[in-house]
Amino acid sequence: MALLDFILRAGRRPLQIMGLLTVIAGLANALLVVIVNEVAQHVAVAERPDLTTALVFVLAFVAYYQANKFALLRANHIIEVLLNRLRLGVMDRLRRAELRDVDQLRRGQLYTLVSQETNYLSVTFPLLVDSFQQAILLVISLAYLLYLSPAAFLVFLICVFAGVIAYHRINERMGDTLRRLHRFQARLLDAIGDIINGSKELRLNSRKNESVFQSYRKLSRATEATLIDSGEQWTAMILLSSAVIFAMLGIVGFGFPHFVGNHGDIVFQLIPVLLFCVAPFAKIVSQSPMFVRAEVSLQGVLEIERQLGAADMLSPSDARTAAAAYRDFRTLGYSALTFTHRDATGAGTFTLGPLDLTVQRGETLFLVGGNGSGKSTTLRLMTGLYAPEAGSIRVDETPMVGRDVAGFRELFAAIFVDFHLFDRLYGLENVPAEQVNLMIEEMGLAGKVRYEGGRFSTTHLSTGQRKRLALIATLLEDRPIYVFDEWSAEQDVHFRAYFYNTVLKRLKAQGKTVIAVTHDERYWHLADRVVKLDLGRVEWQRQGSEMEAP
Ligand SMILES: Nc1ncnc2c1ncn2[C@@H]1O[C@H](COP(=O)(O)OP(=O)(O)OP(=O)(O)O)[C@@H](O)[C@H]1O
Repeated sequence: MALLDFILRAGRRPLQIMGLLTVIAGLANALLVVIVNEVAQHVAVAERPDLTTALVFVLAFVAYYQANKFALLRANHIIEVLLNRLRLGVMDRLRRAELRDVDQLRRGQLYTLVSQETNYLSVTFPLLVDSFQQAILLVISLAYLLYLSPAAFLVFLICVFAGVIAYHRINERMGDTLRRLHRFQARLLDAIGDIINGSKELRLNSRKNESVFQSYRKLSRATEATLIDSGEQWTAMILLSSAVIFAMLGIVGFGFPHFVGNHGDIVFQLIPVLLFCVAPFAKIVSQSPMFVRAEVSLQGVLEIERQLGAADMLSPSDARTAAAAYRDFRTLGYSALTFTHRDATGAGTFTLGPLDLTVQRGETLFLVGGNGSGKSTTLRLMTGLYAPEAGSIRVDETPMVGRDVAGFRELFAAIFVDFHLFDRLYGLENVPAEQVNLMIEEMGLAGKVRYEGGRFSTTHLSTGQRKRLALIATLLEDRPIYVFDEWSAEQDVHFRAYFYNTVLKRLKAQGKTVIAVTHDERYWHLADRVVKLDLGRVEWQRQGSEMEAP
């Protein structure tokens, strides 16, 4: 059971303390029940309860209250620590996992499980502790029942056994319903993302707008229907526990006086004890759907953890240390690299390679080719972001395998086509603001954005301007190799020229290696080498000097 395994992660000692407190609370609770029962019997025959009993009652209550309070507070603490560890663990794996695994994750699913469902687990755990306490009460009440009447005990067991079989069936259906609910909720979040991210397109096209909303409505209805199903299953569980309870009381109350010897006299004693057995039983049953949901949620989060793999990933600090060994590289060798993009069924949709390339330190290499020729995929392979299916990457003579790749990636600073602009210079916190603001000015962004308080005042800029900000962040990274994927595509003539004539030349002068995907033919002569790709293979390679300058 995932929930149990998860809770065991808290470690033996905290769980032992919490378990002990829960047992004390359960015992004190049972004692309270016994005292009340005794007092009721005395009162029934016109005897007044004595002071000692009242004192024991108060002491039992204090013990119950304190133990229960500390057990629940500890439970709360334990679950929050565990959940925080789980959330951090998932995000840690996410940041370290292979890009391909991350690409395959559904965002909606990730958001639902990591934020919504972990909250759910946090609410459920104290209830689990309460149910454990109720189970102790139930065991003690049952022992008392067995002492009073083995026949009534047997009736209880038979009724509960029948109830458990029916409960199990409802429980299985509920598990399926909740798994379905997760899927719908994840798709619903994806659909919300579509409506938010596609707001421009939807406002320009009412037919598309209607159709997207229609599909959202369908999902929302399916979610509603699934929630109703789960509510119905919950109701069935609660009704089932009522049916079991009343069947039991009916048999003991009406049947025993007629058919079971001597029981006529003690039925008045049995009924309250049965009711005491029934109360924790009913509570456990009514809370159990929440445990099913918590179990399903947890299984979902653990599945994401599993999908992200990451068993053999290097920590970022180890990666930085590993990178030091390659910083003085002379050549990067890529030989016979292949990589295949696959669809959801695993069928290959595009194969790149075999790709053979050698890049010299300080070289400026332009990758060119038509749309879909595999330039961006090549960059991801060359930077170690995609693991090649065959072939090898070497830094000088050292092959990059397994954990070496994390260190290898540290050689690169990149701006990909689908780059993300962080509003802070993460990892560059010590760079003086004046230096950043000077670069902002040089990029023609003064008056639009400022770097202050460790962050850019805004990132709501045009795509070209955002790329210029990304360029600042990338240049500040000061890595030996710079990778640009169509950086200049959204720049005007001035910044296009600035990129090729100033930025790339400056990088060259600093001895940096540059690998840039470009469609700007008029600047190809500035490269040391131009590599043309077609259908995932190198079509030709030429010296930049062979290219015609405009
Ligand atoms: N994440 C992905 N999953 C599946 N297929 C992909 C993925 N990324 C790219 N492809 C496919 O791989 C092929 C090469 O894409 P890639 O982006 O490498 O080409 P490109 O030369 O950079 O194209 P462009 O100039 O249009 O950016 C395309 O057919 C594309 O559909």
